Amino acid sequence: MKEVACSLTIAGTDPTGGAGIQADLKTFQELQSYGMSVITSVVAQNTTGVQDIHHIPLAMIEKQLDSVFSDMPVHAMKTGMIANIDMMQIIQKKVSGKDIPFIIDPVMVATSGDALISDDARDYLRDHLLPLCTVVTPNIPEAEFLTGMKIDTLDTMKKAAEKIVHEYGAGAALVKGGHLVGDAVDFLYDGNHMHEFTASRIDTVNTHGTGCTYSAAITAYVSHGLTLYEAVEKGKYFVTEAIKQSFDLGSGNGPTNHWAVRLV
Ligand SMILES: Nc1ncnc2c1ncn2[C@@H]1O[C@H](COP(=O)(O)OP(=O)(O)O)[C@@H](O)[C@H]1O
Ligand SMILES: Cc1ncc(COP(=O)(O)OP(=O)(O)O)c(N)n1
Repeated sequence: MKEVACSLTIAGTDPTGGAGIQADLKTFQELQSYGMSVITSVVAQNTTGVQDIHHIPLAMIEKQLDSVFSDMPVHAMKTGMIANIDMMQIIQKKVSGKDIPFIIDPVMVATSGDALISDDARDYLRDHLLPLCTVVTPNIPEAEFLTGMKIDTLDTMKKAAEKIVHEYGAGAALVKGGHLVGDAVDFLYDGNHMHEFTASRIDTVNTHGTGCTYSAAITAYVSHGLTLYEAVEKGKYFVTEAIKQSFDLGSGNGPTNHWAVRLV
């Protein structure tokens, strides 16, 4: 029997395939990790914004989680859009105590500016889910919310990463600099060491789903047994190439290209 690495995403959808569950599954597939998904919300969205959101009933989210965990191996898991506290509590209950690397992409707002989770859910995520995770991957606005800090320099990014680990109990924090100007610099702080990952900024509007793709790539690499540092290093390369070779699809922020890199 063939051994296979398995990754799970718990997130919302994007019918245009650029972000959310669809981006996660494409990334898992490209990185040869068997992809599984639990859907939290069905989102009508495209490259221009969010048109509507339908939340999956709580009992159905719980049943999907049970379907996966009762039957399938999960070598790494990630969350994306979790719209409200009730959903977070179910996920918290189901992932607590599991010895599975857990990547949180603390999705709050889409590139278009549309809110994807409620205000009180943002607090709940910080206070109750962060202590469970192996790593959390905020962009600048998400890191600003989590820490209450103004983040506009590389130095404040590093301070935010330290605060997320030491004050909120995340296993590690990857603060992403896509929303700053200049090079695309991310910092990974694991409680002891600060690591920097830098790529040249690509001049494109096609950045829809970059955070989903990056966190899914990290999840897939971790499912293969790579260390967090190795997974972030390779994930950064994967997302950079996916942006570099992105598609001019739609009339807004186009999607990244998940075929851009094929390596494990
Ligand atoms: N224009 C760009 N050129 C190169 N890398 C980018 C660009 N925009 C974002 N990135 C990188 O893509 C990843 C996703 O970051 P970011 O855009 O900050 O997150 P999110 O998609 O969650 O808002 C990070 O590694 C970031 O540095
Ligand atoms: C269902 C869903 N989840 C997450 C996002 C946001 O994705 P992200 O990768 O942060 O990309 P941007 O939309 O910020 O470019 C989403 N839009 N939909």
